[in-house]
Amino acid sequence: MTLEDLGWNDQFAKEFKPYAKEGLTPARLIRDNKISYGALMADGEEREAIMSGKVYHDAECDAELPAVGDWVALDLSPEKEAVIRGRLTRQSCLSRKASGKSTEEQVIATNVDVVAVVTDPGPDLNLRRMERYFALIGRSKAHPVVLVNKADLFDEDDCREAADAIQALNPDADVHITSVVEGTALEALRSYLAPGKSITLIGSSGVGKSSVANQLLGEDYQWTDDVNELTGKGRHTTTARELIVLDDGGILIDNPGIREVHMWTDETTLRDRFADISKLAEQCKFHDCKHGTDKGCAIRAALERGDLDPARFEGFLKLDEEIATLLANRKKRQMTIERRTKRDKHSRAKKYQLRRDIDDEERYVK
Ligand SMILES: Nc1nc2c(ncn2[C@@H]2O[C@H](COP(=O)(O)OP(=O)(O)OP(=O)(O)O)[C@@H](O)[C@H]2O)c(=O)[nH]1
Ligand SMILES: [Zn+2]
Repeated sequence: MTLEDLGWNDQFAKEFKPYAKEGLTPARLIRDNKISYGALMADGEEREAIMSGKVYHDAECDAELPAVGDWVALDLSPEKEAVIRGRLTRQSCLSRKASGKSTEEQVIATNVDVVAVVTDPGPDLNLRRMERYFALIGRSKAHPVVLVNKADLFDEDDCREAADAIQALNPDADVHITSVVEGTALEALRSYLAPGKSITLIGSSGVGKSSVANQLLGEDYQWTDDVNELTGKGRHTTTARELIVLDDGGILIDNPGIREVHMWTDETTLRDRFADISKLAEQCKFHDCKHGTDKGCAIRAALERGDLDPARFEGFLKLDEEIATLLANRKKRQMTIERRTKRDKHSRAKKYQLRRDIDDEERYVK
């Protein structure tokens, strides 16, 4: 394996020069163990690495901490854990704004070249959600690809129609009609997988992400363990690689954050869907207008003018209910995530304390 197989390029090389002078080694982070990271080097060897106190300190927010996909400068001199002395500028970054009031950015994976959204042309297809995905990918600077999958189960015309509608949302996206069982999904993805190119798959549950990933891996490779809803255990085990270099060239990235993309996308999508009606409601005469028989109702006026589709209005009235259902269904999952975030924060603090102790010791030695 070479650095290029791992995604190294001229830009990284240039930025790395000062680190090389210090005798540091380039490595790519392939897993996040919370206490430490897994770092892969050119020789294919993986080292456990921890952040230096400086890297931790220089990060102004969590998003600036090293993440899976990052290129880092490793100090290999410590016998046990290697030390991350610096992080190279991200050439792309898949991230989300954390839910709730927090506006903090949550990094999902970095230096991803292609994000492939998998959907089916039927029940899963939701153009609003697709817009959200495109927004996320656009922000990341990765190339957007869509697989309209399970084509073997649907009418050819329906597949075409779905693909056209998706394409209309984003002229930059490559939209493919595929089937995992017929091998065309694998074919489509392969066309993006040159050595060093990193790809990740997002989309709803059951659309075929794991199936096509397994075909890429050429075996039933277990990426991440299923999370146990009760204990929250099972993820971030040291065995779970989040970045895998494929035998035929190319890199597949998958981790719990990527797995969760569809969940928060769905909620935002739901709220977004009626943004125009919410705006209209602001023009109602009474702020507590029920949009029924109230005087001066802007929504009813729009309905009467034919500017507003009655079916959409019905949907708007059910929005709160729908969101409540969505949230209820997700509550268990959410609790697991929160628990994990708490645990992560604790680990980070511990990790930092650990580093500071080591740094202090080093200072005394000098
Ligand atoms: N007929 C047909 N079935 C497919 C295709 N792709 C996936 N499936 C089936 O759909 C089901 C779900 O596929 P998965 O690969 O587990 O879906 P996923 O997107 O990974 O789902 P999560 O792991 O829940 O996120 C499996 O039974 C697959 O065999 C396809 O192209 N055609
Ligand atoms: Zn009204």
